[in-house]
Amino acid sequence: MALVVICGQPCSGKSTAALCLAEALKDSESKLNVRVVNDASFHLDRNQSYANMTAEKNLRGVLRSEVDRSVSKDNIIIVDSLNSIKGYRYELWCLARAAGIRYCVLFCDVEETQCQKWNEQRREKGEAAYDNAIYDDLVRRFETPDKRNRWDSPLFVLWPSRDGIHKSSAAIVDAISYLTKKVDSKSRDVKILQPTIATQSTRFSEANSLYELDRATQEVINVIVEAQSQAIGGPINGVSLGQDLPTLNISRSVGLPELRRLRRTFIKLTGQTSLSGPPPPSDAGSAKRMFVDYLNRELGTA
Ligand SMILES: Nc1ncnc2c1ncn2[C@@H]1O[C@H](COP(=O)(O)OP(=O)(O)OP(=O)(O)O)[C@@H](O)[C@H]1O
Repeated sequence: MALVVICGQPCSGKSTAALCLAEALKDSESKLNVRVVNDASFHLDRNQSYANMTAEKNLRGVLRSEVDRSVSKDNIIIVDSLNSIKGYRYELWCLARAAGIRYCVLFCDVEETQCQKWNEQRREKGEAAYDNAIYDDLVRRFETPDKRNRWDSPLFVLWPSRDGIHKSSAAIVDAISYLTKKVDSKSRDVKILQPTIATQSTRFSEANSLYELDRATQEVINVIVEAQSQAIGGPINGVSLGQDLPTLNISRSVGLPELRRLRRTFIKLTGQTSLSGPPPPSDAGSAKRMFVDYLNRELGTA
């Protein structure tokens, strides 16, 4: 039915918010089946889980697999973890899309100094707190959600230090309204994600590839638009996208709608070929190379 991604700085009230939302959803008239998936579900120690990149990747992998197994049209899964990397939130969004369910992000927006105080208080109470070095590193690497990104939208923002966290907090009320709203063909404000060929493909389940593909192809489109504006409608030849990448050679002026259409087709094709052919591009460089080759074939002079 839905996937809710909680995100925020370390010790910003995420678990409190997740619990509050889960209880409010269970209390709602719809008698919903709600489950919180968090680091504690796997009995993982927070300092060990974020001690180095390998441990952190493992934690994300374990959570992602659990979300993948759990999401369905009948339940609401709340992922309570830092979820601080936008590429990771994109992966979770892809899981929701593959399942054809609703998705939203609940962000605990707390100033770093306050989170630090709460972390200190935890330590003083003898509770498990983040070590200072790990805490600082996590704060530095936090990527604030941006509602303009599909994977950060809709975005509900809580301010735990200013307002506390209650069932009546505006963000909790708005999230519940979004998650429980009955949808019909006229509903425009609630988005049920639709699976695409790419998200159905098993080889594409490594959603990081999709993220790279999405971003890299968009960057290529941006370069073309910029180059075309400088060429004032003329052909663009030999436009470079960076070292070791083929150059763009486009024989005519191409509008944004056509470029978008080609990009969509390319992403679909890459998803389809990945079922039987070579794996999809797993890094930005190879994604760009494949897309430029495709565009030069479709729009070039050759
Ligand atoms: N609004 C608040 N007022 C006072 N203290 C709060 C508030 N929100 C959270 N805290 C305190 O902050 C600490 C962290 O809360 P919580 O476990 O919900 O955060 P978290 O973001 O899930 O932490 P972690 O990053 O470790 O998962 C708790 O000790 C809690 O008492």
